[in-house]
Amino acid sequence: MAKTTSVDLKAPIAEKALWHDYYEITKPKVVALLVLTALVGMSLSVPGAIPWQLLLPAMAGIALLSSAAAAINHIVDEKIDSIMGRTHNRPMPNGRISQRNAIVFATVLAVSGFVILYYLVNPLTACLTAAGLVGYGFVYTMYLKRATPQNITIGGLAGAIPPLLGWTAMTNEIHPNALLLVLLIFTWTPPHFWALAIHRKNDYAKVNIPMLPVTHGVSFTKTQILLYTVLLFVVGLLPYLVGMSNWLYLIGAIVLNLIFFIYAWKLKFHADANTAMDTFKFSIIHLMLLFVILLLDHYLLPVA
Ligand code: HEM
Ligand SMILES: CC(C)=CCC/C(C)=C/CC/C(C)=C/COP(=O)(O)OP(=O)(O)O
Repeated sequence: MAKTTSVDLKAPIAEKALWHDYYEITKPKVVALLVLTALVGMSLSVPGAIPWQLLLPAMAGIALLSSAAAAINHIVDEKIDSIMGRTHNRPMPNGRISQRNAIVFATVLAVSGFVILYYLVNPLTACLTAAGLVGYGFVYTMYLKRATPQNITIGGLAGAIPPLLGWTAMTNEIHPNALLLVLLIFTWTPPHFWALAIHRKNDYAKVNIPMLPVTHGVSFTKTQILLYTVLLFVVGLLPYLVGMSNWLYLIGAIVLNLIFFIYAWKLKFHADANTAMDTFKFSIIHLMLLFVILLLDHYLLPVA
């Protein structure tokens, strides 16, 4: 008798794709947060108001290339997405968007984003953003994700780069303060993702993706999450210590990073069934608030 799996039971529906399906493969909420971090990079790079002639094309170009990268991730991962519980209903595994249409869609987004940045912003920002797309869409998704449990530690660089993109969009130079903002997101990414990976460990094991909880166990991953929140606490002090931000940011960073640490502590030592997902959800609110506070601090309390 033929072996039946849950995947066989979920045959592709092959309905006509709606605009919402195309929207979904751009990972809109992730892109929204990425663009917010880019906006903060733009704001902190110049003392006064951001010139809208640069602001609008920079935001549009970064959003388009990030969306293209997300669509490439959906194209490359169609097979494993069809097997994992969290992702099996996505538009590609479900047959609502074909590989060909998704490739055309991603190409249109990527080319238009690159052209906007190249001609209306500057070539440096266009090339760095394209590097972000290659880093996430190809290096992380095609190679790192399948190759090493440190996949997201290294691949996280692509997702961390938007504040630098915002900064270079305004100034056309790579400033150390912009790299500090990149470091902030780079350090935040492992606890963000590993909390979800703990919750979805069986999904990743099923498709042979070597995520840390699968290869090194849940207990080890929880220790790593806790240690990264300590590292994040220290990195979070740097914008104040180098004189980039003021006391409002300092207080916000200390409070948010302390709460993140408490979530990680609970996850390590007193977890219940919801703690991993609660930590993951908090990580998103944490990063959003941290960057909003950076913005408020910059405009309300300009550093002398
Ligand atoms: C390599 C680095 C990263 C990995 C592996 C990662 C992984 C993930 C995963 C697996 C999800 C769940 C998606 C879903 O439920 O379909 C997620 C959600 C999310 N991530 Fe990340 N992430 C990374 C970096 C980032 C960065 C840099 C940001 C923003 C600055 C970000 C923002 C978000 C947001 C906003 C969500 C919620 C999306 C939603 O609810 O639709 N992530 N992340
Ligand atoms: C600046 C630029 C152009 C960069 C692109 C950055 C970008 C879109 C980062 C997204 C990071 C992310 C959600 C990774 C999850 O991928 P996954 O495959 O591990 O998760 P999944 O299983 O939910 O698809």
